[in-house]
Amino acid sequence: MSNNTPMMRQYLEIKSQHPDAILFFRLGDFYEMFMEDAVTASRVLGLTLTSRNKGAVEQVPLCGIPYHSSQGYIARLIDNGFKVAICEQVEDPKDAKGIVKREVVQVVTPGLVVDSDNLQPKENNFLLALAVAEGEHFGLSCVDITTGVFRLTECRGMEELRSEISNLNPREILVADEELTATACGRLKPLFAERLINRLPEWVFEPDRARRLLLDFFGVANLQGFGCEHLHLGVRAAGAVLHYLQQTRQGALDHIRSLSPYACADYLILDAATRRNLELTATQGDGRKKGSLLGVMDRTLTAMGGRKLRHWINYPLNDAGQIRARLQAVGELRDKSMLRGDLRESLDGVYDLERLGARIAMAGAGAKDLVGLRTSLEKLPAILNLLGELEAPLLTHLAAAIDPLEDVRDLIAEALVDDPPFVLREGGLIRDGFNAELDELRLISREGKGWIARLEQQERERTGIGSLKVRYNKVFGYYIEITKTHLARVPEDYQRKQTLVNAERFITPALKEYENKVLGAEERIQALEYDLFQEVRAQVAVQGARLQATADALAELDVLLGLADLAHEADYVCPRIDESTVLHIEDGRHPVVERMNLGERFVPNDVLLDTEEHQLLIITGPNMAGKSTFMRQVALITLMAHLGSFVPARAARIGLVDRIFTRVGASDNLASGQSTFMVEMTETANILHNATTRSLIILDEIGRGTSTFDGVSIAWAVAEYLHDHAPVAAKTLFATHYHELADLALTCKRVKNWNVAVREWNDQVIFLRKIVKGGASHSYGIQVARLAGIPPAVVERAKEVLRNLEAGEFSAEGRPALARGRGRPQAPSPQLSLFDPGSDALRRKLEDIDVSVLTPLEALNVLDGLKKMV
Ligand SMILES: Nc1ncnc2c1ncn2[C@@H]1O[C@H](COP(=O)(O)OP(=O)(O)OP(=O)(O)O)[C@@H](O)[C@H]1O
Repeated sequence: MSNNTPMMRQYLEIKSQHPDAILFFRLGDFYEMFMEDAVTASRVLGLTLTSRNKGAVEQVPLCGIPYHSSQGYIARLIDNGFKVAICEQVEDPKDAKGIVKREVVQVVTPGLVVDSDNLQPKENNFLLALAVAEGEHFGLSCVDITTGVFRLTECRGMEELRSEISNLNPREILVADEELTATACGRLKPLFAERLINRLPEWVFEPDRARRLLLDFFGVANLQGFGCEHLHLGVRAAGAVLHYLQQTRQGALDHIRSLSPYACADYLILDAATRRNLELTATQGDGRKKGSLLGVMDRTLTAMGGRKLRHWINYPLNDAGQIRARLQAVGELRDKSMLRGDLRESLDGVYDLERLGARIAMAGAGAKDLVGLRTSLEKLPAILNLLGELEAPLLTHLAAAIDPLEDVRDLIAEALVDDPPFVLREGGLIRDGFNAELDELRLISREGKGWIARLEQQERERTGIGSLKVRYNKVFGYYIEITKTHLARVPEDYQRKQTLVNAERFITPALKEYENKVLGAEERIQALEYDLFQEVRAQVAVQGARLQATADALAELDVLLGLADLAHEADYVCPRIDESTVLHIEDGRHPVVERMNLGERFVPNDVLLDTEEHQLLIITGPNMAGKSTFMRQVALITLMAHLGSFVPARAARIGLVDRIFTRVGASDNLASGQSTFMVEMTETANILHNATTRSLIILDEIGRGTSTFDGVSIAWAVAEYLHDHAPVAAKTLFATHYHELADLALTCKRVKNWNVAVREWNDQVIFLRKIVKGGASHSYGIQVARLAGIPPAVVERAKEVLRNLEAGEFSAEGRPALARGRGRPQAPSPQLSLFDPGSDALRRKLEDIDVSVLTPLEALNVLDGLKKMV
């Protein structure tokens, strides 16, 4: 095929507008790709590359895929990071010269993760735009394509930005091209790992343009109504998001109805490392929900409730009033078990109204979706009745926000049958009685079918052929089939249409006349049903805002019910929230570990942290004793309280916390070119720079990633800094195997020592899991190594080395000198000397001295000589 054909000219024109997308060009039942698109597609999808030669000047590579299987191919391209622009025939297919016109109807990009079945956006399709200004000031705007939730915020500093990006977890980030190359943004690169970066021209982020675009889109005179007029950077980012969506979604944006600003400071801040370390929504090992805090807390019944709980965990509140309102609601629901059970029963089976609403607005919802909406809405009166019996202000507020949408429910009930087919164009969607024209057509169709059945009987009698049949196929429509043995009796007026091996097929003028009537009516029925369905869907779409508000309230109710259920079943207690800086947990438990049923009863522990006496707790104890579990449980209980949940404890007083920092375990970030120790130090630096009086810090074995002396020194200095850096005095839990750190309490008055108790019995350690006052003296690492299955020979040798080290500690250079002395560690052999050869000479000289015969002056001279030797 030449690149000078009308189609290629069309292709090149569209390609010039979408240079970074692979164009899927609709040709009848196929999508074709041309030129470099074909080359890429054939490489990624394993398709055969061809080129057609019709005497053309230049050959064009091309490859094609059938329309019916295209969605899987498109999804694969998207998964591989490509963008696809789908070009379909337009309504009025031919231009003046009779050439079929095509245009882009949809651009699918990796940010808009699509379902391979229907190319509809999948869950959590966050597309994020980032606007950058001087002084590490960032504007962020993100949209969830599936729900139409469009938000913006601003943040300062790399840490806040990192936290926000990890929290939103967008697949695609839009940035101005120039900003990406600027030096400040060089530091952003690790943040962008594994996400698709889409560079847009600078003008897309231009403030006036962005603002104007938003005003036009929402049809408002200013952005004050959304409360974001003053967020200039955020507005720039929001304008870029909207620009990009308009380019790629081709107008399917009706479900985006507002823009909501939020401030990072409105929430308890959790940075990316903390979210990962505390395994809030996924485990560190396999990234699954099971085994995470969300896994334990999620008792929601609806998909929208599940999403809301995830959001609450990622964005815990930091306003005491709002937290107490949630706790009060959870408390009432927990206490009223019967009512809670009834409410949960009513809520069970309610569809994901949030996404359904968005699909309806985008005209992507099918008849089954609308029927699902109707059955969900039918449950609302019962839910509202039950809510009427509750008193907590938040629950009353939710009841007021739930709109039963009776008009929508009745409209769908009147219009659609209870079990419509998936395929809209097949008909069978609309109820009898909904539309007079449809009823009439159905009558004709039904009568026609009856007539055809009667005709069969009539013709059998007329011809005397008992086996005569009236049949139908797509090629001939209705026909009469007669087996060969009866052909002699075929009447004159039968017209032969087809000869088969055993039979012949005929039509008659009367049959064809009726057929036209019946089939005409059926075609009309299908078209009319489709139109009527679209009308109903459009009428429901108009009520989208009411539907979204109801969905939001139901989701919140679902979360509160789930939290109440959990509180009841797992014996949680209502935390006391106040504005103090005290954290006091009595008999606290780790919400996840206590449920893991590891064959060991979970031992509860107390903790008291404040800014006066108990600011920094040094926690020592053997390996495997439970230090990390204890510290994590304090962080998790604090976080659970902030999101409005009851907590696993006997009692808890939680003074508001502004941030939770954690530095736990080893995590390489090789992708960003950082070693394990470097990551550890970077995270520690972040904590030291950003902690406030209200922060909670969890430090697990700081400094273990380097040599022992360096590690102890760093750990000591970090702890001292956190203590001395008044007036910050951030509450800190500091677990360590450096028992020397216990001495900090001698000079730092807000430092206290605790350890996780163990008992030694027959060379075995018994873990008591109880936090007790004071520092630990042993790490019992070797015993734990034996428990882990280290070969006995290695364990024995380790004990031997340990004994010698304990006797001599370190060489003058700080090395464990006994490492050289295998075999006879305790023999007084020169090989095992704790001193170096130079020191041996010193020792010999010392041994030679007879103190009893030396005068004081001689003694001084000898001393001087020894000093010189040193
Ligand atoms: N309070 C507890 N009650 C019951 N089991 C516990 C408790 N705390 C911890 N455990 C169990 O002990 C295991 C080890 O705990 P953890 O990892 O907290 O020890 P650690 O002291 O931090 O060890 P290391 O110093 O080796 O990192 C946990 O996986 C858990 O199964």
